[in-house]
Formats: sequence, structure tokens, C-alpha cells
Amino acid sequence: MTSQQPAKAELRAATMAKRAEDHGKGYDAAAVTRLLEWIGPVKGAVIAGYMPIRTEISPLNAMSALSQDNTLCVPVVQGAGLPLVFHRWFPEAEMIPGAFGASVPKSAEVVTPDIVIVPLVAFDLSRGRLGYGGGFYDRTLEKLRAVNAKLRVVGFAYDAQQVSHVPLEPTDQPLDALITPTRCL
Ligand SMILES: Nc1nc2c(c(=O)[nH]1)N(C=O)[C@@H](CNc1ccc(C(=O)N[C@@H](CCC(=O)O)C(=O)O)cc1)CN2
Ligand SMILES: Nc1ncnc2c1ncn2[C@@H]1O[C@H](COP(=O)(O)OP(=O)(O)OP(=O)(O)O)[C@@H](O)[C@H]1O
Repeated sequence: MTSQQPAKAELRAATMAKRAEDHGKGYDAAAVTRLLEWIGPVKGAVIAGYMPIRTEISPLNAMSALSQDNTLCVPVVQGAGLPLVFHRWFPEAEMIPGAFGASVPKSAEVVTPDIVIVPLVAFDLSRGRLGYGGGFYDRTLEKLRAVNAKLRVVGFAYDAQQVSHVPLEPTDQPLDALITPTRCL
């Protein structure tokens, strides 16, 4: 554990409670529209979304729309301390339970995304990001960026997940953009 971990744990618990207040209120649709705008008119791209868990905002409608002209995929945990891999996803894909409650495609076709929609617990106005604490996305984005300088990374969250300051560590990977139902940072 580094010195920022206690502060991160406290912020995580407080912000997860706040996130729940925005969940189930119909805010996701406006965020999906903004997300599709930010991604733009792409064809033939490989785009990572995620299967929402707990009270995360859902990117599923954006993923379905994008799947017409692009390859979509979702994260799969390989193990503690390891980067995520991405398995190809279709709107009608058969899904099975994965680690930490996020479902994963039954068919395991590994693909490498060039656009990544990232779930999160908390964000700040400098696009600092706090996840669940596994360091999974940080390791994954570091690895993807090492081979693709053009990787586009967008955080997706409710407005209630904004905090004044996310304590950052050297391993925290920056977001290129952050989309909420009301804003694009
Ligand atoms: N929808 C979704 N899928 C995802 C992620 C994610 O954040 N969201 N992941 C992103 O890495 C990976 C799964 N990793 C996860 C790691 C931990 C927890 C989690 O809930 N951990 C603690 C709570 C956190 C805390 O209190 O400190 C728990 O299990 O109770 C969830 C997902 C891959 N798939
Ligand atoms: N690229 C990396 N290499 C080694 N350790 C890392 C790397 N990225 C993160 N870590 C470690 O993982 C642990 C958890 O990181 P952190 O608290 O930033 O996770 P998080 O951003 O909340 O979670 P996630 O990225 O899974 O959403 C920290 O101890 C951090 O040092």
C-alpha cells in the first residue's frame, strides 16, 4: 500500500454512496448521447465498454449502437495484479458471471481496443479517476498506451461522482475525457 491508499479508500466509500443517489433516475440516456458524440462517427474501430455492476452508469445503449459498425468488447479479469484483457461482445452475446460480479462473454475472443470507455467510482475536474482499488484499469491502460499512442480513454460517470480532488499516485493513468449526463470534461 502506498500513502494514498487510506485516503482513496475513504473517498471510495463516500462516493459510492453518492453515486447511488443518481442511479435509476433515467440520467443514463443523456450521458449515452454525449458519449456517442465524443466518440464520433467511427467505423471499424475496436471499442471497449463494460457490463455495469452495482450503481455504475450504463454504457450498454452506446455499445449496442456502436456495435453496428465497430467491434465491441468488455473487460475480463485475469487475476490480481494483472492487466485486464478484453473479450469481444455483441448485443446478443451469451454472458456468464465473471469476477467481482461483472458478466463476461461466454465465447472468449480476445481483442485489443483502441477506444476504452472506463467505469469509475470518483472523478475530479482535472479528470483524476478513482476506481475500485484493484489497479486493474491503471495497469491495462498503461499497457495499451505503450503500444498505441493514439488510444482514446473516456471515463463515464454520474455527476454525483465528482469530488473536489482525487489523490493521485504515479501509477494512475489519466483519462482523455470524462462524460457525465450533463457535461464533457
Ligand atoms: N462494470 C465493471 N466491470 C469491470 C470493472 C469495473 O470497475 N466495472 N473492473 C475494474 O477494475 C474489473 C473488475 N474489477 C473490480 C474490482 C473490484 C470491485 C469491487 O467491487 N471491489 C470491492 C469494493 C471496493 C472497496 O470497497 O474498496 C468489493 O468487492 O466489495 C469490482 C470490480 C473488470 N470489470
Ligand atoms: N501499472 C501498475 N503497476 C503496478 N502497480 C500498479 C499499477 N497501477 C496500479 N497499481 C497499484 O494498484 C493498486 C491500486 O491502485 P488504485 O487505488 O489506483 O486503483 P483504482 O484506480 O481505484 O482501481 P482500478 O484501476 O482497478 O479501477 C495501488 O497499490 C497501485 O500502486
